[in-house]
Amino acid sequence: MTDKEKTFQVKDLDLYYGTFQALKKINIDIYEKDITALIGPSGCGKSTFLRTLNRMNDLVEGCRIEGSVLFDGEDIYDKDYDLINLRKRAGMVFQKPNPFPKTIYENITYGPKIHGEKNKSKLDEIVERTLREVGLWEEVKDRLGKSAIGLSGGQQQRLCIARCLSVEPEVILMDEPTSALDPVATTKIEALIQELASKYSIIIVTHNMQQAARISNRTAFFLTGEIMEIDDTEKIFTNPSNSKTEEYITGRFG
Ligand SMILES: Nc1ncnc2c1ncn2[C@@H]1O[C@H](COP(=O)(O)OP(=O)(O)OP(=O)(O)O)[C@@H](O)[C@H]1O
Repeated sequence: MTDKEKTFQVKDLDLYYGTFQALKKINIDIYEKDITALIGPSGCGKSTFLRTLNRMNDLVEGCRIEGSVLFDGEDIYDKDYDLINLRKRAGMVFQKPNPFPKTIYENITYGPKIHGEKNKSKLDEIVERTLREVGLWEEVKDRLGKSAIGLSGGQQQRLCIARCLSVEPEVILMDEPTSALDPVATTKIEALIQELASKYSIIIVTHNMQQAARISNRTAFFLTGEIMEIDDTEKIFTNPSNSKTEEYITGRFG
């Protein structure tokens, strides 16, 4: 059990792409400053679920949901909910590092500028703070005016995390953030994720069960659009309650 605050409370969430139901009666609470891993075989709805938490699915034509997603107690699917603020509070990091084809400095200041920050010394501060937070400052402080595309894959992903942090989110949604990276870059990002969990709630989709076991403290196992089991990560990987979870984590399918 945990005495942490609930960041998200998802209740009876169904999601349809046209007539296809991709999520079925999802019920899950996500706690502040936890690292929650979403695992399960390909196509079971992990990314779809992640995207419901900052309404990225709104961009998909024919996508509709039923049920509710409460963020800090407020339903984000309410028609009056402030979407721009939602995307600021719940930032996203994708599978493939996707820096803008702009300078390192501009990548980080893009979000704060959109949210109205114009003061150059404030922007400088944000750049240094976030690059330090992701452990990239020493590596790039002399080339802030150079293109972000010149960075290595692992550096690009850390830059994308810094870009996400630049608008001071509360939650970071990560969709397989290391799957395009080599083992060394992966290790660095995993360590970074664990550090970030002291300040942010993190929800991470991963295909890599060792990764889920290494870095998360709660794990949800998805199968064909349903959550089969959610529990402390240690319990899921040592003594799962559901036989399907056991079959999956022992590699019998997926
Ligand atoms: N935009 C879309 N339109 C229609 N169907 C979609 C769309 N996006 C996903 N789906 C379908 O919804 C189901 C869940 O997909 P989703 O990408 O969420 O699964 P996943 O568990 O994240 O898979 P993977 O691990 O392979 O990334 C799949 O059957 C997929 O084909």
